[in-house]
Amino acid sequence: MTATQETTGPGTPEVSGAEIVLEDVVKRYPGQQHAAVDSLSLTIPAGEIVMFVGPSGCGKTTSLKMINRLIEPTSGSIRINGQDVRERSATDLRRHVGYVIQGGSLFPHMSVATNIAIVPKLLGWDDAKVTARVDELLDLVGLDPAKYRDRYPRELSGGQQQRVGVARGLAADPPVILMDEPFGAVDPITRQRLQDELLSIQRELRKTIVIVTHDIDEAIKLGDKIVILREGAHVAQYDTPENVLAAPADDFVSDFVGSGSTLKQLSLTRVRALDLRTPTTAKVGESTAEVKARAEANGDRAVVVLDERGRPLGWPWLRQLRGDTIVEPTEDLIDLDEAATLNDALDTMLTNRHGAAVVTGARDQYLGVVDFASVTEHMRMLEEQAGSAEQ
Ligand SMILES: Nc1ncnc2c1ncn2[C@@H]1O[C@H](COP(=O)(O)OP(=O)(O)OP(=O)(O)O)[C@@H](O)[C@H]1O
Repeated sequence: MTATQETTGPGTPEVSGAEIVLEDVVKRYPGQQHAAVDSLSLTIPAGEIVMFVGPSGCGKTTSLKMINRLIEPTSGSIRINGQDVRERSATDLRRHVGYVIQGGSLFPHMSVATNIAIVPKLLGWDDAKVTARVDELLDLVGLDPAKYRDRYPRELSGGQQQRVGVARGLAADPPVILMDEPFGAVDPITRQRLQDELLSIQRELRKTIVIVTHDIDEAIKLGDKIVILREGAHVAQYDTPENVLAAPADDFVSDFVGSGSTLKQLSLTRVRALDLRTPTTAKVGESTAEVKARAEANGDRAVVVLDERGRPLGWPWLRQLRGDTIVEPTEDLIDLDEAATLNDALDTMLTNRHGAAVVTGARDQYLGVVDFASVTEHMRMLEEQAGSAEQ
């Protein structure tokens, strides 16, 4: 049985990604004394997220762009699913490799739908198929198609533009997605949400995703594996986030990973690993009196309101429930994806009146609530484990 089959249980989607193999890849820019990328060899497994991190100028972007031939290597080979990228036509590469960059880099004079449809149109898909695909992707990245497909980039927030950028990268359903600092241009809360959404999308799609970032916390959070590069794209360490934190290969890596590694441990645990509380829920349109009675019987002072598709809309206190039936809450709910880290969970809880956060799974389905008590309990367990490991 292969590793891929082992992880493919019922309910786990098949890997749709492709393996990428870089072998002795060199890039020397004209006039450069040292090569920007000096003999990089690396295997990126199918269906995994691999993060490229390292100091500025170490060759991350150059390495990434050689995979889709935006930059031609000086020597060496790059193979996707066994086939050398130099043997592929430009159209073939576009179909197999999606590309997402900071800010989404949308064309300002094109609508959201036209931006997303660029590659499918180049590939000659018919109009009906393109339209269906655009709507499917908007839904996947959490934007209501009816509301957003005809908007222009300037009518979107930074986070929404980035979501459209991700949708565009996924448009032709490529097995490989390359992302260069994809979440660098947005505020921290939006960045956390976009990261969570990417993890949620990846649970469904299982692509091979290579991401360049300068942010080690982002690398720890998103990566199945992290490549830490030093100047000339020399690999300092290539391992899982757990191993990089627990056993940095050398001083360069430990300096790069930085202090506060106990706190970083909180980035290794996902919210889904905790026991979630399940407070009373209510559906829009239900009788307010019945919902209140149910909540009081459960000892709850607030209820999570869900829409008809089971997505959370708000978390009002009972005293805020007025009128005969439950209506859609007006306040924006900041929820957490189950793939969010405990670090993110703490951030979200600190800004929440309930001192807890609503957790969602695939396609924003409501799962329950995480609170301080469960995070503290988990931290206590980590400390106990660390203590017993030292004895
Ligand atoms: N077009 C170019 N011509 C000449 N030198 C270049 C070119 N592009 C990049 N370089 C040099 O190659 C080296 C690697 O650059 P690259 O952009 O790949 O690094 P990086 O790790 O992505 O950096 P950053 O994190 O700052 O974006 C740097 O020394 C850079 O100055």
